[in-house]
Amino acid sequence: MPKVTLQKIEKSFQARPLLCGLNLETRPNEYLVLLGQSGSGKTTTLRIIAGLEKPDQGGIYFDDVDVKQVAARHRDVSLMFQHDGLYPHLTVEENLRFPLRGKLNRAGQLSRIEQIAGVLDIEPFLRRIPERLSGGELRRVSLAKSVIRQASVRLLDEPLSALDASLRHQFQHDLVRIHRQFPALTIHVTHDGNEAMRMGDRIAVLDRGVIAQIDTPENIYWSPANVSVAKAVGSPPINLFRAKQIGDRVRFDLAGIEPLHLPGVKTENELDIIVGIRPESFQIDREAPRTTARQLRLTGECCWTSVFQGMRQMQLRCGSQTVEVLLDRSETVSVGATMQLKASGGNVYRFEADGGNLLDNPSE
Ligand SMILES: Nc1ncnc2c1ncn2[C@@H]1O[C@H](COP(=O)(O)OP(=O)(O)OP(=O)(O)O)[C@@H](O)[C@H]1O
Repeated sequence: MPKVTLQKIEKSFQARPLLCGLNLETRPNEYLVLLGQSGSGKTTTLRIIAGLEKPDQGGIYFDDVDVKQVAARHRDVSLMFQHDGLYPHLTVEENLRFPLRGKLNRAGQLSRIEQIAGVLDIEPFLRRIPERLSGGELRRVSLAKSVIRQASVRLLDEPLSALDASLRHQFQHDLVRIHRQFPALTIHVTHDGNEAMRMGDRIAVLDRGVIAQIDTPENIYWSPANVSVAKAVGSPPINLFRAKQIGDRVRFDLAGIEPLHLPGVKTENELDIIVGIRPESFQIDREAPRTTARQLRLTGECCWTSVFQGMRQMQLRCGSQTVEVLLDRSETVSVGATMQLKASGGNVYRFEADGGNLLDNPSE
């Protein structure tokens, strides 16, 4: 199974740069999620890999073979589109036979359809036309169609979008099952950070025309390379505060957060920084006033609370900013109460205010 390498890809539409020297190197057979905001160029990147779009500059390699001049139909790539991509006048079975024409004889085609239909549970509607299928059934058929040719590179464009929660959950399992039973390099495009965290062996975050970071979900979450990556995953999102680093002291622009000592970043002059704290890194601070300033301490008013995935979720009004907090479910909090929270200095990220790159990695 090939790995795909994109080298310094440039692509503009109507003189507006979209991909700006994008580099990407996959691993063979991995399930890679390409994560980026709407309009960041995810579909364009898939289309460039598939051969449906030409880059203005840059190289495309399958293993070490330059495929830039290879036509889409010769690239051994399948693409599952955002829309279902099925022919409306053909039955499901006829739709599934379509990609196999000229590749397998009739008996081979039927046996392959039977195999995939079994895995994806679509045998009951092989004789129906797409119009007679529900949204979830259509999605499974569409996945079957993209898998049936058993291409070595499988591209999935927002495969879980527009499905309700339970269907999405079910279809997620279908995608994982298909990946295990019919291994191929899979590139799954989404703008949803949670989906990326659940699905990917690795996640590549596309931001401002380049891959800002490619790594395991865990490293993307806990060791983000910059502010954009930190914001791309996590629900509720990471909290970001403007601050200044002077020596090893951090002073916040927000009145509700006390200054703290954070060594590790050397500055002679005052440095504008952005401090990031994940919502789950906070705890309620019930201790007596501290003697050391190595913990971040924040005071605010609880303005909203609910239960989120079994945890106590809360929003704290802190000066002009709303702080997202996830606490243990045993914590009781009431709206309107003034609360003091703490977070270990080891869970505090510091990013450059200018450019957003990570300045140091928290140690805990
Ligand atoms: N053929 C084209 N001609 C002109 N502009 C295009 C073309 N294809 C894409 N674009 C523009 O490029 C930008 C990125 O599009 P693309 O579909 O690659 O983004 P995306 O990250 O997949 O977005 P979404 O998540 O909304 O699908 C958009 O502004 C889109 O309008």
